[in-house]
Amino acid sequence: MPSAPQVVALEKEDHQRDAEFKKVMHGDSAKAAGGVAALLKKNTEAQQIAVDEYFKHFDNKTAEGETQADREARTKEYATLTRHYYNLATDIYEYGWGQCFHFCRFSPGEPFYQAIARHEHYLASQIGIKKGMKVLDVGCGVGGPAREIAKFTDAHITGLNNNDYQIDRATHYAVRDGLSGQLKFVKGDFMQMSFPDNSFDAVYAIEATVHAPKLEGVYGEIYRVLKPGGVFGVYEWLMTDNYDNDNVEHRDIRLAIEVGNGISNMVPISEGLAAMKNVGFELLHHEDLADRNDPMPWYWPIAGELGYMQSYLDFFTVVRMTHTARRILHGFAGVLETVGLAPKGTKKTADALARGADGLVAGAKKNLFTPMYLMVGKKPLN
Ligand SMILES: CC(C)=CCC[C@@H](C)[C@H]1CC[C@H]2C3=C(CC[C@]12C)[C@@]1(C)CC[C@H](O)C[C@@H]1CC3
Repeated sequence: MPSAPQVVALEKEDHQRDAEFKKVMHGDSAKAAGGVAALLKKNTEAQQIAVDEYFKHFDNKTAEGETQADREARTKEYATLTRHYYNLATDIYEYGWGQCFHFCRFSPGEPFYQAIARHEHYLASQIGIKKGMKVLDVGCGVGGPAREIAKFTDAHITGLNNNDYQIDRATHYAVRDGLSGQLKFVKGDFMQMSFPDNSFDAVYAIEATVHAPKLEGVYGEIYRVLKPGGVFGVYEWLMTDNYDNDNVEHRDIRLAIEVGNGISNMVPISEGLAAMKNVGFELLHHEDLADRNDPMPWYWPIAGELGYMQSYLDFFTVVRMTHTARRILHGFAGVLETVGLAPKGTKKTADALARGADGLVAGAKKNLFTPMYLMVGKKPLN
């Protein structure tokens, strides 16, 4: 792997600037019924800023020509990069995948959304979330997993998120589902949390901490805000030990995953494990859940392998992820942009997501990448 920066400077937070940007770009689209309805209500000029800010890190960059300086420029602006990625991608995610922004394992006979929920229940049970506990969800997206885990455990969950639009969307859904008493969503950078030391009984992160410029930074903050004796569980995106950074094909796959998924610096499993230990966690369990030899691979929906469908209703969810549907829909997005009905950059974002999806599938098939490296760590009592 390219050597990760030893010390990462934190980006200066400006919540007022971000709230104002959100207001201009997204207006009141957070209250729209679905991803497509929300997508068509953006402010074009603001969206162009988000497109420029995000893609300046990736346009004209190739795996062959990648330099340490490129990666450092990305990690230096980790928070802006991730915030704008989600300004652009959130509605497309909701349209194409739903409100739980993560992968999962699949079991025979299990419909898509049931498998997604089971993956969340599994993590909740691994870290022992119980009724009345105060729990932190790090990088909560639009709150899909927090809503499910709140219902499953009766715990109180705080979702932390760096993207104001996702917070509005999460709050909107919590109110809709009558869960406002159990859920709250807070704006902030997970590398510099505003919570006091020792304030949560348990913490979880589902495929979110990969956006950190350095895992030790975010895990260190999680350790600080967790009560002594409390447990942290994470599904981490990591490159496996088979990844060879001297191999251009491997680098190309890694870069496709990074550009398509708003990632500044993806690292290998060894670095994830070292980060957990270095910040002080007692590692209770770690395992690559993608390695369980399940009858259906985790990536089948984004590979468009419809033969793995377990319910006819899943067809309507998964068909839009096939290459043909993506081509048609992304082409249509281009037409809508040209006639001014969709904001500029919609097609470019959707195409980057599709490139990312192809990278994820290639990475998985070559056993170079996992989106579900489970690590469970305990903060010692003293
Ligand atoms: C970015 C991180 C850390 C996690 C998100 C995981 C997944 C929810 C996304 C990863 C790739 C995404 C794609 C889509 C939806 C959300 C993901 C599966 C689409 C299927 C949305 C519809 C577009 O037309 C194609 C996208 C491909 C990638």
